Amino acid sequence: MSTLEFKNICYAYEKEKWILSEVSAVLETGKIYAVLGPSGSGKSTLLSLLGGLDTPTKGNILFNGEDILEKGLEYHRRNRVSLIFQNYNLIDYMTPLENTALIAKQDGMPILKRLGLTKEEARRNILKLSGGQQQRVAVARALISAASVILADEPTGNLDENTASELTDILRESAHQFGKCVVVVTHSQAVAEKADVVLELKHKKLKEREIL
Ligand SMILES: Nc1ncnc2c1ncn2[C@@H]1O[C@H](COP(=O)(O)OP(=O)(O)OP(=O)(O)O)[C@@H](O)[C@H]1O
Repeated sequence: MSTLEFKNICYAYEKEKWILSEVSAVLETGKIYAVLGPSGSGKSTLLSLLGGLDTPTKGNILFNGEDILEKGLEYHRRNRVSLIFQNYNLIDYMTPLENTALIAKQDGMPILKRLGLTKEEARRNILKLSGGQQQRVAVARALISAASVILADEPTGNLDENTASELTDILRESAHQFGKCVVVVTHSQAVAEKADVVLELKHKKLKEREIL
């Protein structure tokens, strides 16, 4: 089991204007976490810190007990985390299959198919796919990567209810069957209900919500 831990993180984009204050948690592989909270509460900010896109103003982020700064943020980003962000970070002059091929040698078609793309869509240029289809390619890319942590920012945001529910089931499966640590920032109660742990960001603090 691997862990991604953050300890007493504080973060401000501008001097002394704190977005996060003394935020801590331990995230484990094999589990799916939902991070909820009002708009502007700092959820995406927290995700970018966990993904090594930025460093906390104060506090530490540890992977298996070692500060991620020890091996460096680039190492962290390349080897341990896979990001599904709102702009999808896809290479838009390539096809879905070419995008998954950049991440792993294995054939991307089974996972793209599982996520509802046809063979024809998998061979179409990214820009000729709908927003929801692009989102599913971004998820396929994360699932195919060897990284043990998947960080997803509103992965169901562009999807209808059924597709959103299927995608959440796939993320859950990635945690429970494939041992990933999945962290999903969401406004969706339906996604939160499928998470093992629900964390709520409010007033710069993170609290674990009890699951009934
Ligand atoms: N690059 C930036 N520079 C300055 N302030 C920023 C920057 N990025 C975000 N912020 C501010 O930081 C706060 C937290 O933003 P963040 O995107 O983390 O919130 P969020 O909880 O993910 O919001 P949402 O649910 O609306 O996506 C907001 O007040 C936002 O305006």
